[in-house]
Amino acid sequence: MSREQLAVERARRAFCTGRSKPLENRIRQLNNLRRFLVERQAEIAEASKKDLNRSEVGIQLFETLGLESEIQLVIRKLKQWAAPRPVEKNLLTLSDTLYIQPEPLGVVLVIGAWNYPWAVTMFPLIGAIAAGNAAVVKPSEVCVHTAKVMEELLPVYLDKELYPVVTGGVTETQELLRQRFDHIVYTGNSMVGRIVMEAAAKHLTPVTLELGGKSPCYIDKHCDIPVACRRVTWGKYTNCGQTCIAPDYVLCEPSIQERVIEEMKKCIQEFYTDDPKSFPDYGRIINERHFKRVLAMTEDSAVAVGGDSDQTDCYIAPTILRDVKADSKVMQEEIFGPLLPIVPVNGLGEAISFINQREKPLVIYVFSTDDKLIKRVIEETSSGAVLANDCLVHYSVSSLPFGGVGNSGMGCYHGKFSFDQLSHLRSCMVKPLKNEGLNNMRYPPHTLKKLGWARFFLLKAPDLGWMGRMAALAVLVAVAGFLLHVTLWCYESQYTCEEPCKDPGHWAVLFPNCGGLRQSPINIVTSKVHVNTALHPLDFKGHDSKINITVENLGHSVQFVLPQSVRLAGGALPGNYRALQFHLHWGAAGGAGSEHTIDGERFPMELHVVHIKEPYSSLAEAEHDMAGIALLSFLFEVLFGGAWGSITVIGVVHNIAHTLFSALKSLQHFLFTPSGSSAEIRDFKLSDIIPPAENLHSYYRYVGSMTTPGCEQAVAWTVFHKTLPVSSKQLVAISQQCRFWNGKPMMNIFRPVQPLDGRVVYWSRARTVLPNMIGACLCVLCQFCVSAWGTWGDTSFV
Ligand SMILES: NC(=O)c1ccc[n+]([C@@H]2O[C@H](COP(=O)([O-])OP(=O)(O)OC[C@H]3O[C@@H](n4cnc5c(N)ncnc54)[C@H](O)[C@@H]3O)[C@@H](O)[C@H]2O)c1
Ligand SMILES: CCCCCCCCCC=O
Repeated sequence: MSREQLAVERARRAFCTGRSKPLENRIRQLNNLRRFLVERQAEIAEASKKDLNRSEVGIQLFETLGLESEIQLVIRKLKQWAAPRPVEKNLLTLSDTLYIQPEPLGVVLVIGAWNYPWAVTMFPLIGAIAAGNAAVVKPSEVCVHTAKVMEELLPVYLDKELYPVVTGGVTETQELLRQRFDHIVYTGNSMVGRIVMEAAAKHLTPVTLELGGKSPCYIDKHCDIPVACRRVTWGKYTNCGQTCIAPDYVLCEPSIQERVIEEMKKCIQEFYTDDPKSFPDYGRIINERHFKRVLAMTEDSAVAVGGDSDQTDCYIAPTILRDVKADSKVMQEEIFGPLLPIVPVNGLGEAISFINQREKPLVIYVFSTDDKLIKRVIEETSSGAVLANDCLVHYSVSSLPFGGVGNSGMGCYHGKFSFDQLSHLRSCMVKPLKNEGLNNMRYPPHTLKKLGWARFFLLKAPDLGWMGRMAALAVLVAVAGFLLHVTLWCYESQYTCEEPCKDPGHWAVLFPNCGGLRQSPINIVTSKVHVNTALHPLDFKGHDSKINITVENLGHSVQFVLPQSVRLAGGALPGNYRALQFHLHWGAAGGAGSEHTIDGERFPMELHVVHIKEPYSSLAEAEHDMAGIALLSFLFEVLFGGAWGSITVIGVVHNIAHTLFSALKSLQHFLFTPSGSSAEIRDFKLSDIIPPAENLHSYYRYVGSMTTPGCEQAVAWTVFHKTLPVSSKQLVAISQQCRFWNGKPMMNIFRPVQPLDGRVVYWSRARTVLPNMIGACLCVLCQFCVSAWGTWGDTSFV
């Protein structure tokens, strides 16, 4: 087994232990890498001096500082990046859980180039560690001393099995490329890029190729030419022009060429003195082969500045070439050396077509004070990046993806882009097993009607612009509600042959809970109730406060949405509850319409106040707790001649808000109809319709379910003995004024009573106080559990 094979196998085995995955482990390794960069600065600098003639300050400025800052950023953001990412839902996925879960890919191979040996290997390594991968690092053999520091010292700081360094040249790299990786990040020239991609294809391994090419720089005549030239000079001659994103050549109008040359000449003197050769911050060509290659490029062009060279020292002076032709040698390949050709063009149009006739560059530079001109360059060209009015610095912006396009590379990295590039962004969709009816449109037989619905769901919503989507959201939610709850389930009174739907006898087909053994409503047989002295009066909170409530017509019922401030406790309920909404059930034309019946008697109307246990924030959450929902039920009785205003009942004055009634009037239509779909009642007090708790000590308690689909069996029911008054006139009006989703009068909106199935109904009549509240809860709930749930001790279930 070769050394390379061994390193990869070890890394794979280490990855399979799972130790690269915990976030704290990733952060520990990243901190160690940061420590390495700081503590081993001397060794890093010494190697860079030997390999690249770079000063200690230079190596920090251009490489290690950026790495430290990248590590800092990753450590700060990792938890956020690695967390599940919720995604947008549409009407079809409203009730699903949708998110993206980034997961590690496996073992990553990082192949580095020599010109910025630390940056091009460590940036991808940071990304690989952050994403939870193992990584094999292969530094460039050209920087022999740097590669040695990496090989010897990195294992002192990092997990050496997860992140081995493999040194060597072409042979070793090719042996590595024969191994199976889960991602390869290669930095170097395009020719080798093709070799890497070919090798990766054998294992279907994805690649990130960070290549090079000729990055053009357009200098507009309407710009601050001295500043532009200063920045271009810095970008070009840094690292002796051996920078992947160095401005390769300048395009400008002939009228400013001489000025540009003069300004750049001044900058060269300012940066590197009259004698760059002996100036410590001016670099050398990496080797003799490249020295000869670069020098040969000057042969058929006119030297305007510089031009000196010394083969023994691989020195080529900062050089500017004037009036360079498109077919000259220097314009045939990436220069990667200190030559700056100036190619005269007649304006921006010509510059753009010059750029577009060539391979897509890693970056396009443009210098101008004209924003429109800059925008035109961005719009009419393509490149890995565009940087206006500066050079190189976009590399250090971690919020921008760094990478090429076409011949300059594929994929990108830096900051979160590295994390994403080296993660698998896994789609996660968790659907509930309920709401099966919504799927009907995709099941055979395939009918035109089903196609119509599919068309609506898939095509109509995406047609809307952002604003339109927001404005239509309420309508869309209602449509979803309509499809989920109306077309799929309905009351008997809604069923027609034209609009078939599942009536209460068939709810269980779509909503299995509805066929469960603890369903509501029930008939309460008063002679069979068990008196339970632990059932103390409830404790209402916020019932006296003025609140604003929204009334909504949901198409099969009308609901009044309550604010969080309305709360409920006591009454032997196992916790504190907050109100969600209240709604009414009624009959037809003043006839009977309550859901619960007492000794077989159906009442004209029933009010349900729905509460969920704290800290749940929705019914969906609460339904998994066996007592997650508390429902208060008030039965109505017709008081002949009484107005729905102030009525005296058993000594208590109830101001049964006529505002409630007016709201219902204004709410004739289902939400789907834009007008009249919802209304607000301001300054409403629940105590206007519900008597104070101390007058409600007589009630029935049993465990049951919601009375509409999905019939969640998580309800502690409290059915009050005391009735509320309603006038017969109002009863008639209410069923005529509120409309089902299909426009028909909303009547008989109650579910038939359900079998008791062995459950016990308790009555609070006798009020002997138990020693404490816990005792009370235990007493009542234990009886519930023994008789019905059999799961005492659970706090939630699925
Ligand atoms: N886009 C970027 O981020 C970026 C950064 C730095 C350099 N570059 C580009 O890289 C180029 C300079 O680098 P280079 O290519 O001279 O670096 P290089 O010679 O160091 O080669 C890069 C890597 O490829 C390996 N390699 C070389 N020949 C190989 C072969 N035949 N088979 C397999 N592996 C092989 C080397 O071992 C090395 O690790 C320039 O074009 C420059 O623009 C791009
Ligand atoms: C502050 C500017 C930093 C520039 C570093 C450039 C590194 C480029 C890597 C490719 O060669």
